[in-house]
Amino acid sequence: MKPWVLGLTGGIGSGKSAVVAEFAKLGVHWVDVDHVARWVVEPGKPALAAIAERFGEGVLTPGGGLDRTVMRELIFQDPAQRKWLEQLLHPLIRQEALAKLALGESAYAIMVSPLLVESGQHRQVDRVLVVDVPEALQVQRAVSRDQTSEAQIRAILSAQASREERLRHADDVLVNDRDLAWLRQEVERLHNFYLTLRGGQE
Ligand SMILES: CC(C)(COP(=O)(O)OP(=O)(O)OC[C@H]1O[C@@H](n2cnc3c(N)ncnc32)[C@H](O)[C@@H]1O)[C@@H](O)C(=O)NCCC(=O)NCCS
Ligand SMILES: Nc1ncnc2c1ncn2[C@@H]1O[C@H](COP(=O)(O)OP(=O)(O)OP(=O)(O)O)[C@@H](O)[C@H]1O
Repeated sequence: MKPWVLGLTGGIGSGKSAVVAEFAKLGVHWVDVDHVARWVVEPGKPALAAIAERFGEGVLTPGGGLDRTVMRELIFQDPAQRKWLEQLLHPLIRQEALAKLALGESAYAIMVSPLLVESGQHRQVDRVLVVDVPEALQVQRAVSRDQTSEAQIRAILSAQASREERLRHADDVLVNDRDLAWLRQEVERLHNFYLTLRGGQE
């Protein structure tokens, strides 16, 4: 049976992974499209061969995997290359993510996607939860998590929807500008609300 799906989105470093980890502790089935995006380019998969053909062997690690740092630099400084990669990967990612969502047995399932609004997938989920933080905090958290430059994070940010655009499509908003204890409390509140919406169905 098709699950009732909550789309969980937010820009880079907004806290989507931290939020979904709390939902997971409450027993909610979830799929993160960033994880699916890694599986579809594993060594031996056709998508990885297509990427190497277009960009050259320089995008592969000595072990034959995708060199994600090289790829990050390539695609966030060239919108045409990013579009090419998205057109290759997004249909594969969507198909895999839907298959994995269907495997859960909780009252609802969560699809974590940084590009839910950008890809139009907000129209295919039952409800949209946006994790929202002020941009300065988002950049600060992403820089310290990824040990990367602020310029690199800002390049990624500019490839994503603006905060306002994302919030326009939100049914619910979790403002993640406080500590992790606050985040946990907010997740519990939202979870109880979603259970009520689902009429207590397990
Ligand atoms: C460029 C890649 C190899 C960089 O890998 P890396 O391990 O450094 O980052 P990771 O995949 O964990 O992504 C980190 C964050 O970058 C942002 N991001 C990734 N891809 C995109 C994109 N196409 N557009 C805008 N932001 C993106 C998201 O906020 C994401 O959460 C990778 O992000 C990728 O394959 N992107 C293309 C696939 C895609 O669009 N994924 C986004 C979800 S469908
Ligand atoms: N409330 C919070 N207090 C302190 N640190 C936080 C909080 N929420 C998230 N963080 C930290 O901020 C960083 C970014 O959070 P997280 O990785 O969950 O973001 P994300 O939205 O999943 O990012 P991406 O789009 O890159 O996958 C992480 O190091 C995380 O531990």
